[in-house]
Amino acid sequence: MQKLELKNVRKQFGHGLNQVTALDGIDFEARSGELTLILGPSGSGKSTMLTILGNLQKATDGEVLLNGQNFENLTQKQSDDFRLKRIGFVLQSYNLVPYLTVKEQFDLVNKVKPKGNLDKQTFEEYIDKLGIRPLMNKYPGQLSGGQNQRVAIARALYTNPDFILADEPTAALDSERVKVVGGLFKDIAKEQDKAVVIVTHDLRLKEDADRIYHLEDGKLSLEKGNQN
Ligand SMILES: Nc1ncnc2c1ncn2[C@@H]1O[C@H](COP(=O)(O)OP(=O)(O)OP(=O)(O)O)[C@@H](O)[C@H]1O
Repeated sequence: MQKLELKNVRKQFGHGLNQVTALDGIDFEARSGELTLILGPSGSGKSTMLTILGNLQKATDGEVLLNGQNFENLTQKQSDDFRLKRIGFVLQSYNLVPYLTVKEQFDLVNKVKPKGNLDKQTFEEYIDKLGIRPLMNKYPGQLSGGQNQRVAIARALYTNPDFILADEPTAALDSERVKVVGGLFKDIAKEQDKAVVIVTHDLRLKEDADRIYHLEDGKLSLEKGNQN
């Protein structure tokens, strides 16, 4: 059982009159085997929460724990390894390398992380589910927003991470694709025992979620499932 926790996490940006409290005392647990949805309006702190959870930025106060171990106690190498090997990020900006084809995006992952990536059969299965096989020789600049989004999802899954953290992964997708992508995330949580956390405005994903939270004004409330 893999667990990523936020304990009483606060995040503030700026100072004085310009100070913004993006997260205001968040308690949260991402657990293997579950798909968790965090819904909230624009500016409610969703991306901030996800990036703190994935160790991309630090909290102002509070603790982030990986299987009970505080991030603060990780060495730089452990911290980098955690991000590379244990986390799959789907970021809003897709973060694909513009001068590499879709196929080369995966080749690059293999260079940076040669071991532990998806086996060929599972990779092929995801490629087909996400409908990106015909795009393999194209560059990100030649793809639509939805196509880039599906490639970014495949790339995040490719490293076979324990935690999949996705920021608005369906924003550019039509309803049919949302069903497929929601179903894929759900299957990955259930069948492969991964912890999937999705922050989104997209209510179409609700049916796939084990737990649903709302984030508003930096505070989290539970709509469905168990807090602990
Ligand atoms: N680097 C930053 N510097 C200053 N303020 C920031 C920074 N990042 C986020 N904020 C502020 O923190 C608050 C929460 O932002 P965040 O991006 O986490 O919200 P969000 O719910 O993800 O919004 P969206 O759905 O529009 O992406 C906002 O008021 C935002 O302006």
